[in-house]
Amino acid sequence: MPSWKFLAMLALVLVVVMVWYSISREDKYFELFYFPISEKKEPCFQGEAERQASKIFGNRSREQPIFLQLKDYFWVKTPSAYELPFGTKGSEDLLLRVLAITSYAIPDSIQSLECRRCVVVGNGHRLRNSSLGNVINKYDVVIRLNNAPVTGYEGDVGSKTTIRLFYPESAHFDPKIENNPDTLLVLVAFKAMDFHWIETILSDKKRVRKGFWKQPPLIWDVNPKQIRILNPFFMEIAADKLLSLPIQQQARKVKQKPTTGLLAITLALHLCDLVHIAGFGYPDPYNKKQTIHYYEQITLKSMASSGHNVSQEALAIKRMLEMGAVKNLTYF
Ligand SMILES: CC(=O)N[C@H]1[C@H]([C@H](O)[C@H](O)CO)O[C@](OP(=O)(O)OC[C@H]2O[C@@H](n3ccc(N)nc3=O)[C@H](O)[C@@H]2O)(C(=O)O)C[C@@H]1O
Ligand SMILES: CC(=O)N[C@@H]1[C@@H](O)[C@H](O[C@@H]2O[C@H](CO)[C@H](O)[C@H](O)[C@H]2O)[C@@H](CO)O[C@H]1O
Repeated sequence: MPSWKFLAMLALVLVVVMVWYSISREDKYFELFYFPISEKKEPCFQGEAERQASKIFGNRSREQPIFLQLKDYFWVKTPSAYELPFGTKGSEDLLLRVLAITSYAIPDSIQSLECRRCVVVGNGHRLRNSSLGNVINKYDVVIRLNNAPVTGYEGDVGSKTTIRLFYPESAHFDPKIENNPDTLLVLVAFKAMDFHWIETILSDKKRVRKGFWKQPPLIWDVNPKQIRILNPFFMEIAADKLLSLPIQQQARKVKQKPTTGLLAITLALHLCDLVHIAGFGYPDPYNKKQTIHYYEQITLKSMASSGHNVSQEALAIKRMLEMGAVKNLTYF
């Protein structure tokens, strides 16, 4: 047999094997970062998320309250190593005034659950036309972010909101729209002014307009019982353990910080027993026209001065998906 024929056969076999291998690899890759929705409820194991969280964040987080409590700033002055957004150093007096008029309790509806199934809904464009609404509504705890809407998008993102993380500049002007009557509105404080803002709103004191990068609401019709203050410890560990950001040097001028979504995943791993995510993932940086949200037409350019490293965050999320700490309802 002429050797060229043999070589051609060999090459063909090789190509077939290579194509098959790459397809099967891709499948595996896809399976890992995309989690097809099943009709059955995912089995929930008590303490599972906490076990996973301790592998990533260490055991120090076990003693930390999810929300800040008055007793830790009134009777004792809990010391903090860092300033906002990673700690409360220097903002204690303002914080004390806010804690005196808000609550820190985890609601009975969450507390009484045998196993807490949570989903963190990111604001990403991947939710558009996902038809995940019914799936999202079935979780015990649905965590949403900033001013992301549900009205008009129920089919893709659901309508249940158990917890919403926000800061003054990201607060929806009407907190009654896009939330449920019992939604917990959880303030993520980045600067002392954020505490001052919520205090003036809740106590109807004179509003301060300066000190924000975008005008926050001046009138905000909300029940103080729904407000919680997120423990900045979660921002610290998200920055340190997920992104390896230098927290100490950052004090005063914060350059790099986790996105609110990454913070919410960190929180969920401490609050829940099972954590799923949806709507996470930014376009590639060269994809300048791709819109980033499921609800508005803006691109990555809008985030230029945000102080987020989205490629580093993608690696952190991939790591959590690979180790099985979280599962993804959309692709990644
Ligand atoms: C201009 C600007 O500052 N944009 C920031 C906006 C803005 O302040 C609010 O939307 C309020 O209008 O907020 C941010 O984020 P944003 O509100 O866009 O999105 C919430 C979280 O969803 C995840 N996300 C979003 C889009 C996308 N394509 N992929 C994603 O994974 C991210 O984890 C993100 O945190 C924020 O708070 O983190 C981060 C953005 O940088
Ligand atoms: C020093 C200062 O105010 N910087 C502002 C950033 O905090 C802000 O980023 C935004 O800050 C928020 C906290 O206030 C969140 O971290 C959000 O994810 C992030 O995008 C950008 C937005 O375009 O504007 C700068 O002037």
